Amino acid sequence: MDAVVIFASLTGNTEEAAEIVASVLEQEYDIDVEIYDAMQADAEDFLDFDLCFLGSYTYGVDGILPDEMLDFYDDLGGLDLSDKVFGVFGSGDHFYEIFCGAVDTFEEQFIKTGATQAAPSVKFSLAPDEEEDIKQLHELAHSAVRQWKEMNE
Ligand SMILES: Cc1cc2nc3c(=O)[nH]c(=O)nc-3n(C[C@H](O)[C@H](O)[C@H](O)COP(=O)(O)O)c2cc1C
Repeated sequence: MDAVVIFASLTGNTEEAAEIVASVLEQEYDIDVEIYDAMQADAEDFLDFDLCFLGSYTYGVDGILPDEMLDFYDDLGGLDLSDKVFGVFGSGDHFYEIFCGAVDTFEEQFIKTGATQAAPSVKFSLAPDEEEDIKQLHELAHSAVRQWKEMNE
């Protein structure tokens, strides 16, 4: 089993969460994990891995996707990831009307690919430093491994 964690992060909060997810997979399951910045990655990269994680912050007047993620989002929708497990997470800020809209938007797009959702998507405010944030990110990683094993045993 292998995994990729692709993240979009402007100020480092979502990147921190990407590292938490990756470290659980590496340390607790000895899984090979690649971590890519979305600016240097393509949605097609998901085709090469069993477990596909995407982290994105939310930005902009409509509270949805950061501009630099629009092409990535479109490309993701055209993929068949039916033999994969996915998990989505991202940082936002309760100050804004739509909290972590990018997380919901990417979750919907992943569902269209036919991939199996590991666990509910994880939204957190600013840095993932609350106990609950860390717990949910760990659970996302654990559930992805469980789901993949169930699908492949
Ligand atoms: C101009 C601007 C617009 C933002 N819009 C939203 C928003 O609509 N919804 C939300 O939850 N967070 C919004 N945020 C907050 C960011 O998502 C938040 O700061 C997040 O922690 C950034 O994550 P990063 O450190 O991974 O880049 C906005 C931030 C800025 C500066």
